[in-house]
Amino acid sequence: MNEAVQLTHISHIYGRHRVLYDVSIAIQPGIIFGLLGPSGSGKTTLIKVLLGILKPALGQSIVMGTRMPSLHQMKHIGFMAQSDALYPELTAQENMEYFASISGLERQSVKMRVKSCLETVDLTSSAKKQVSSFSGGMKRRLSLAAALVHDPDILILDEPTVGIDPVLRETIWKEFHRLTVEGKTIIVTTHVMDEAEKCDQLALLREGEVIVQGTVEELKASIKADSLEEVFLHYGRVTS
Ligand SMILES: Nc1ncnc2c1ncn2[C@@H]1O[C@H](COP(=O)(O)OP(=O)(O)OP(=O)(O)O)[C@@H](O)[C@H]1O
Repeated sequence: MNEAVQLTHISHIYGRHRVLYDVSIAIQPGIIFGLLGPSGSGKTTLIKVLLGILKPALGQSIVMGTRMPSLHQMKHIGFMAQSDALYPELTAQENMEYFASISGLERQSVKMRVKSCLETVDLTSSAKKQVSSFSGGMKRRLSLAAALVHDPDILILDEPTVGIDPVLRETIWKEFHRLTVEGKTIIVTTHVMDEAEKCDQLALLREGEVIVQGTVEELKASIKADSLEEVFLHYGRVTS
């Protein structure tokens, strides 16, 4: 078994509300895996279980052979949550240096990694500005740079490009593809169809269940659809 991530029979409830039901997903290394699903379908909850932040009622999450939660394994994971966890009183550069230091990155690599990740998200010219003066999109980009700074093997991104303009979004996706060529694994949640199209593999969640998994082409072929949007609408409607 050399999956980057293996989620096995995950179920979870909040109070009486069933949020995840018997979710099993295996993610191979070196691909972009998309978790697609309408709002409230359980994507963020599944990410939290994957990371070991949330203990599921049933099932387990194994990341690179280690059962989560594992502090050691977290060093090899970059995580960008839906809400930005930045220090507004610090500059972008200071935020990056802080995240680099807590991620265990070697001191001599910090400067180079901070510079390169700020370049990736087009924030070099704002590196010395206080984050409190940033727009929503700039904060999102900085959060992405912070998730990348320690050069993680697995990158988990919860709606990474919300609030980011189409041109920069394209650049960021190119960077994701470059990272997979290096052997990194990227897991993104999205409900943006043109982003889902760029994923190597997808799982479609609805009301906490995986409805269908496969490549974009496999998903389209499953219902003879021309577009992923049709697939999304079809499976969103179907009740089993
Ligand atoms: N801490 C919590 N306590 C109770 N219910 C919760 C909690 N967190 C999430 N939920 C509920 O669990 C369900 C799944 O939420 P989750 O955030 O995982 O969905 P999502 O697919 O990520 O949605 P979105 O695309 O809007 O971010 C929702 O009905 C949500 O209201």
